[in-house]
Amino acid sequence: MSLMGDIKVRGLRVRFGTVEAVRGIDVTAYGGRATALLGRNGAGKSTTMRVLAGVVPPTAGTVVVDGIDVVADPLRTKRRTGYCPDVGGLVPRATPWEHLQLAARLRRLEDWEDRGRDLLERFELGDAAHRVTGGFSHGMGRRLSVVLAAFHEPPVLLLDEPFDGVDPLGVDATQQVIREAKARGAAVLVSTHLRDLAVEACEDALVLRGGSAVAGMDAAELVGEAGARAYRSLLD
Ligand SMILES: Nc1ncnc2c1ncn2[C@@H]1O[C@H](COP(=O)(O)OP(=O)(O)OP(=O)(O)O)[C@@H](O)[C@H]1O
Repeated sequence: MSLMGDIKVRGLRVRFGTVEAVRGIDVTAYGGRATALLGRNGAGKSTTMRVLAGVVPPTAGTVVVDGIDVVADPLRTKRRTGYCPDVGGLVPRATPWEHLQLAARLRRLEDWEDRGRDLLERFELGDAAHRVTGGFSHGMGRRLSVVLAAFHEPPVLLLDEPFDGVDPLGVDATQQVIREAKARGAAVLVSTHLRDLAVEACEDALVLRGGSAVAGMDAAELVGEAGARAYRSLLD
């Protein structure tokens, strides 16, 4: 039985010109659980996330997100997902509040103001709600990107490097958003280099190397020193 938010990727390939960024990977993720995408720089994590978000088309393979084929219906995919991209995504001349207004209009949300205000407060962006994002620090931009991804409570939450350069309070707020998404049955995918935070957030883990999936495991297997050794052995 397929639950809300399930992700099913089979034989995904993505080629950019002569570069094969993703070389035939399978990903299965379930509603109510979080999966960590791990791997070194260039392993194919962000490309996989972009395909799931409906931003980059797959070269080959099937990609079904919350029951929707991303190739057949990228627009509906975008509606069902909340995506925090690894870079970019923010309009430098717009404020956080204007980003929320735009997101609410695009997604036809009603009565969103209290939730928007609450999320900004929790991510300590309340005081910056009416400042343009062009002047934001890297960590502030990351925090706002997580807010925007989670804002409409999507059945699939895709967070690409959400912890990168984020301070401990921002990390806690992000972990809380992940817990809430799981509690309402969403599937969460977290791409990160930070093994300890991945383990805290996720039940499942998938390690990519050179565009291929080299191992899938319980995230608990990556805990502590033994987990660090196991992880390193998969990277070489
Ligand atoms: N738009 C693009 N055009 C050309 N090559 C690309 C493009 N996007 C990604 N690549 C290449 O695809 C490969 C996988 O990149 P990707 O960004 O998916 O890796 P990643 O695992 O997210 O890495 P990082 O941890 O550094 O973010 C890399 O070799 C990268 O240079």
